[in-house]
Formats: sequence, structure tokens, C-alpha cells
Amino acid sequence: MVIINTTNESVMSTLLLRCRVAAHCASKSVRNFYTFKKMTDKTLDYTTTNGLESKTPFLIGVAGGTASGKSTVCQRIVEKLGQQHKEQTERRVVCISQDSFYRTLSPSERLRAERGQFNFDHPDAFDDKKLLATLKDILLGKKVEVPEYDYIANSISTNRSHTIYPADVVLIEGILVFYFPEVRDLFHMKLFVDTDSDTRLARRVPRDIMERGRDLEQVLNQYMNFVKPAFEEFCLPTKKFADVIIPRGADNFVAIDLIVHHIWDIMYKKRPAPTIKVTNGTCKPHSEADEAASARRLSGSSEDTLSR
Ligand SMILES: Nc1ncnc2c1ncn2[C@@H]1O[C@H](COP(=O)(O)OP(=O)(O)O)[C@@H](O)[C@H]1O
Ligand SMILES: O=c1ccn([C@@H]2O[C@H](COP(=O)(O)O)[C@@H](O)[C@H]2O)c(=O)[nH]1
Repeated sequence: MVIINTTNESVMSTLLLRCRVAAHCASKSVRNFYTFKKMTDKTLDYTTTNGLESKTPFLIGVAGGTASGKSTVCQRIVEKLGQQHKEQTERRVVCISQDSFYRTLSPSERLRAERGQFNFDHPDAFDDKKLLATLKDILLGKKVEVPEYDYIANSISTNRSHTIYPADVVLIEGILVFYFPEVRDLFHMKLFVDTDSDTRLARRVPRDIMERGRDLEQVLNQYMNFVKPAFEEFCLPTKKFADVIIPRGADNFVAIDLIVHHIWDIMYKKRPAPTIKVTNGTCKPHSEADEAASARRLSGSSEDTLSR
């Protein structure tokens, strides 16, 4: 099942069209409809010659609970667009984690974090101003430096960072990427990875023990005291802002294919990419369609959902 929210009409109409075409192809036994055309060096020249108005990247927010598969979904999208083996400087699709925007903790908060008593799932744990400024720079086509997050030290790494070069598509994933209104309004497309909480906990426990240096008791305490209540209070209510909800995360091949096709259309169709004008430090959608979508978003008409 793919759940499509009616918030963003351009996303919705493309996806609905694809659903119809896919159904038609299936009924006619047409094969390989979803065989995705990988980017080639020839098509890589395209943006320089297709008359795009600007190099404003297409910004995609990917939200969802902890261990829902946000990073894995982003990874699949990058792979399907044939970008995973490209040099950083050559990549046309790049991913950033919201974890790189955790704020610096005070000494007492640091002590609490070491004991598993700091709430990393609360919006206050993030430096949303820095996240906003970075995304605005990305939309202006600037090169930005994004630090790596060190989950063992519970802080941003001081010596490891990634240079994000101007790209066509930028994915930013994190538990609260739709929480901050100014950040949320910058996204051209919003995805919510909707994986059930038992599955998420079953994934988080081994991941935190094996990759994030925690013990079982600490992981379960943190989950019960902070992660689960904060998910319900801050993350889950942002699902209504999503244009596309992806049940089962990376296992949902159909949803990922539809999204990849949509991104592919954005990147290669001969029409201007959605552009963002930055005036007085505020980013505004450029096209009339985007403005209309934005107005609908602000008027809160995002509750209707279609499903199949
Ligand atoms: N569809 C899936 N099936 C099995 N394991 C998965 C799946 N998606 C993610 N995982 C595993 O679950 C853990 C969390 O996934 P990840 O993509 O990092 O989630 P998030 O970014 O939402 O925290 C990782 O260990 C990942 O390998
Ligand atoms: O120092 C930290 C920082 C974050 N966390 C936990 O990480 C998840 C968010 O990352 P996901 O990849 O989306 O799971 C969040 O639930 C925090 O609890 C942490 O444990 N320690």
C-alpha cells in the first residue's frame, strides 16, 4: 500500500499517473516498467543544456521514527539513481542526516547523556537554526560542510565532516525534520517512513549495542523513558505533513520505485526545476504551482489521504 497525501499536487498527480500506468502495464503483462534507467555520463550533461532556471536542488525531507529505515530508504534512492559509486564531487543526489545538527551539550547535559539520561528525541536537543541556515545555503547552490555525528561520544565529531557539493537532489533524513515549521517549509517533497514500533525497537536494540556502544539495559531504559514518548509527542504528529507515506520502509519496493521515478522526472524532464528565491533571508517557492501548494500546506488541508 502506498499512501499519498494530497498536500503537494505535483507530487500526487505524478504518483497517481504512475499508479494508473503501472496498473495498465500489469494488465497488459508489460514487463520491466519499473526497470529504472540508470544515469549515464551522457545524461549527466543534461542540466547544463536543458535551460533549467537555476541549480536550485530539489530538497527532500525524510522523516520517521528511530530505526524506521530512513537512512536505508535514502540509500536505496541513491542506488536506484546510480549515484552510490560516484565521487562526492560528482554526485547529483546526496544525503544528509539531521543527527549532524544535534546541538552542543553543556557539561551537566553531557554527564546525563553518558548515563543514558539525556533526551535526544526532544526538539530542544537539535540546533534547528543551524539546520535551517545549512539548508538555505544548499538551496542557494552553496557548498556546505556537515559534521559527522559520533554516537559513542554523544556529540558532533570535531574532526570528521562531509563536504556537500551542489547537487540536483538533496535528501535530509531525521526523526524531526518536519517538526520545525521553517525547515519543513523548505522541502519540495516530504516522505514519512512508517514502520511499526515493534519492528523499530527490534532493529534499534542490536544497532545501538553493536554500532553505538550501548548495553541492553541502557538501550531499553532510553527507549522507554525518552524515545517512545518523544516519538508519540513530536515525531508521529508530523506524519500529516508528508506528501508520501512509505509503509514498511525499504521493504516497500513499489513506493521507492514511484519516488525514484518522480525524482528522475524532476532531474531530467525539460521543465524548470522548482526554484527557491531567497529574499531577506527567507526562502520562497518560485513557481505558481509551488506557491499554490505552499498555500494549501499553510491552510492545513493536508489531512485527506488516498490509499491503494
Ligand atoms: N527493511 C529492512 N529490513 C531489515 N533491516 C532493516 C531494514 N531497514 C533498515 N534495517 C536495519 O535497521 C536498522 C535501522 O535502519 P536505518 O535505515 O538506519 O533506520 P533510521 O535511519 O530510520 O534510524 C539498521 O541496522 C538497518 O540495517
Ligand atoms: O547521542 C545520541 C544521539 C542520538 N541518539 C538517538 O538516535 C536516534 C536518532 O537516530 P535514528 O538513526 O533516526 O535512530 C534518536 O532516537 C536518539 O535517541 C542517541 O541515542 N544518542
